[in-house]
Amino acid sequence: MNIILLGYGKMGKVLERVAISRGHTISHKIDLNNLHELAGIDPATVDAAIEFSSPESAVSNLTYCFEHHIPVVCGTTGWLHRKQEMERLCMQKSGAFFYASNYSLGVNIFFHLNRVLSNLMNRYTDYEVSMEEIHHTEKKDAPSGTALSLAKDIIDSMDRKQGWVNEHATEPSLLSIISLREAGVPGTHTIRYESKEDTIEIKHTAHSREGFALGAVVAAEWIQGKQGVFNMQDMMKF
Ligand SMILES: NC(=O)C1=CN([C@@H]2O[C@H](COP(=O)(O)OP(=O)(O)OC[C@H]3O[C@@H](n4cnc5c(N)ncnc54)[C@H](OP(=O)(O)O)[C@@H]3O)[C@@H](O)[C@H]2O)C=CC1
Ligand SMILES: O=C(O)C1=N[C@H](C(=O)O)C[C@H](O)C1
Repeated sequence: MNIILLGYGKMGKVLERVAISRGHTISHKIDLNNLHELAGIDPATVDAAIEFSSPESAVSNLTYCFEHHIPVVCGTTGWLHRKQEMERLCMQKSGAFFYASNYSLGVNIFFHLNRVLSNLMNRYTDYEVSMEEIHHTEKKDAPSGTALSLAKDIIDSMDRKQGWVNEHATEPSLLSIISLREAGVPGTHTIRYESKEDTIEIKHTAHSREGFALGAVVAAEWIQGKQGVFNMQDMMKF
């Protein structure tokens, strides 16, 4: 495949390495300082765009892809209040749009575990549920996109939770999400159920960015020839 990278920061560099190792070519690496190069790209020569940029850039990059009929895999977090708008634009332009808040296989298994556990814990009302996420200090958004996906599944399955706050909750109907920032941490998410008697914890620790990049490149391969809006559950079939 011929791939363009929209965003060439920490993830862009790992994506480049993983894509090349799987036999793909990176024809353009677009960053804030060479955005003007987008205008010179012939869309007919591009099989997919992989978009890992910033919360402020995702919408314009996705719009560019839909307008130019380039299938796009997006991993940028912190812009999801506009996701439905982008899904509508994709459908209107008969495009292909793949989005995941986390592309790693391990986190997607963890998402499944979280759904099973939160469904089970719904009936054990003595347990208080909370979440903690730790990321590197350059991260722009909080809570992480992964934490928001986990929180949605908890809130959907637990009658005693109606929303979340990015601090220690004082209101029992709100889920606490604590965001910590520590140098060099690729991404750690912990969900904790605590009662007076004991604590149950599930935790995912990313050791590097390789897993995120591999999932995104595989998604770009998978989306070829497809039209519509897709996510990891579509690709992984669970
Ligand atoms: N879904 C997933 O699995 C994962 C998602 N992410 C998400 O991906 C995003 C990027 O992460 P990361 O690589 O660590 O961040 P970085 O800040 O290291 O890289 C982002 C890059 O995008 C560039 N950029 C800014 N605006 C534009 C634009 N309009 N077009 C193209 N490029 C632009 C930035 O340039 P400049 O430096 O000049 O501003 C920067 O080089 C974040 O939102 C993060 O949360 C990260 C890991 C996994
Ligand atoms: O910014 C990051 O680095 C990451 N962002 C994603 C998120 O917000 O969940 C995925 C991963 O945790 C790394």
